Amino acid sequence: MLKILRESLLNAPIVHRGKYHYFIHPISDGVPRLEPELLEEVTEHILGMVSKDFDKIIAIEAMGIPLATAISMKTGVPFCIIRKRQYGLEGEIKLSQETGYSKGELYINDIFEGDRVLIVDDVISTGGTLVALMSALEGVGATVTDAIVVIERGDGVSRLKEMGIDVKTLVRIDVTEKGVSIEDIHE
Ligand SMILES: O=P(O)(O)OC[C@H]1O[C@H](OP(=O)(O)OP(=O)(O)O)[C@H](O)[C@@H]1O
Ligand code: HPA
Repeated sequence: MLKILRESLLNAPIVHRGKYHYFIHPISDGVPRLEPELLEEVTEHILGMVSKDFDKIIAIEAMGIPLATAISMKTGVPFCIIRKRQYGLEGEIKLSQETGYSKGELYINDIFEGDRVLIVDDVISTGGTLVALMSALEGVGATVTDAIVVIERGDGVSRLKEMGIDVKTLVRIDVTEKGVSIEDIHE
């Protein structure tokens, strides 16, 4: 299972973003090209791991979007994108996002009290993005039915666990300047 994901990760090139070893992969970058077979493998696997009682899918710009699109088309549930752009609509919520290599703002629109949301994203690393998003959703009064991320590296998942938040992932990797190694993969 997850054969295409496994092999593509082992072949991922590494570049430096400051001190951060950044792997480049179709799921996390759209580079090299994202083959439909990989997207199908990953999204089918996600649907086997989450409960089905969500009424909105939330994706974080940019690389949560292909995952959310595929899941939306398979389930008939709409998706909302947490954008890096401000719209200024009433009720818009601003989040500060900090990752291992970047800082910026994210904006939530069209999520309300009582919504049951599935969060999907491509990578979790420091967990900074999901910590900020989860606390904003709690403030709104939305229920997160599952938070699922394809690729896990670093200590983000354990950081969220200490806060009482479970994040599911398909694969855990280690990244050095030599490349990616697989520490654990969901079967
Ligand atoms: O766990 P963290 O350290 O917060 O890192 C994870 C975030 O980093 C990436 O986002 P990025 O801003 O690079 O966006 P992209 O999807 O446009 O590549 C990824 O898509 C996550 O949202
Ligand atoms: O190393 C990475 N590669 C791609 N996307 C990412 N998002 C956080 N870390 C990474």
